[in-house]
Amino acid sequence: MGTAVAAAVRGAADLELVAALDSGDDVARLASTGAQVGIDFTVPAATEANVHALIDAGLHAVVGTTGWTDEALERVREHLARAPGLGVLIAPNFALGAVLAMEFAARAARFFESAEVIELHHPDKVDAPSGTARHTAAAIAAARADAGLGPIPDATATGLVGARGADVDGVRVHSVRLRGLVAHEEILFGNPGEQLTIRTDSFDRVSFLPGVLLAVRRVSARPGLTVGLDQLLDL
Ligand SMILES: NC(=O)C1=CN([C@@H]2O[C@H](COP(=O)(O)OP(=O)(O)OC[C@H]3O[C@@H](n4cnc5c(N)ncnc54)[C@H](OP(=O)(O)O)[C@@H]3O)[C@@H](O)[C@H]2O)C=CC1
Ligand SMILES: O=C(O)C1=N[C@H](C(=O)O)C[C@H](O)C1
Repeated sequence: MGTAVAAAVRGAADLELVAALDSGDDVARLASTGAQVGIDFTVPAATEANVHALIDAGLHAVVGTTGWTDEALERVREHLARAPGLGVLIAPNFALGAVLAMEFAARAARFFESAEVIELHHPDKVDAPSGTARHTAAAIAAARADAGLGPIPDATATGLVGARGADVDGVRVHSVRLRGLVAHEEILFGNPGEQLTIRTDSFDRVSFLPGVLLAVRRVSARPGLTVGLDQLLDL
């Protein structure tokens, strides 16, 4: 993603790529480059430290790296409260189709008794489930709670560990890793006698780039922490 994003910034007439950092490079040196926005696509173990270093260097930040916990997001919020005017946008997915799928899933959730999420990715991905699937499942769970729905029915009492996937706020999430895939997600909703399937497919990493560039252009106008590209779209 770093290579693809750097090329997209270089190709945008209104943006300038002033630096490209790799692991081991010092984020603090960005303070003297004239950079206004830092973009982070790294690894879950590095992203939070990178964001704090970007804020300390006086830059806005756009982050696509996954693995963010509520506690880590809160630490960024607190840091930004001491850096007035700076904005950080963290999005689990910058592809329009994925953003819409998450939105549609959150809207559909209250109408269905059952919901499960299946995410499918390339086998080089280091985290599971995907950030997008976590975000999707959490939004489904929140919508169900708001609507007063109880637990999702599941009579499973015996079997192999892992067979029912991960539990994200009571919603089961299944991760597939398959050579040839890029990034895909299916959200299944069930009621007696019917099913709704919402599916999004990123066949190529170009799908993420317009969303990243949109965030780079808008982040300085949104001081504080913004989570999700949907916050920039008129959904
Ligand atoms: N939000 C979105 O739309 C999208 C999010 N992602 C997420 O973005 C992240 C990156 O994905 P992807 O590019 O496929 O992963 P890759 O594994 O291909 O790339 C990660 C890169 O980060 C580098 N890196 C590791 N630590 C640091 C550090 N401290 N500072 C700078 N660079 C570092 C690695 O370098 P080295 O190899 O030298 O360690 C590597 O080049 C993942 O979390 C992924 O889930 C991906 C696609 C879209
Ligand atoms: O690692 C990836 O490739 C992707 N990561 C993000 C995620 O974990 O949700 C976004 C997209 O699915 C691609």
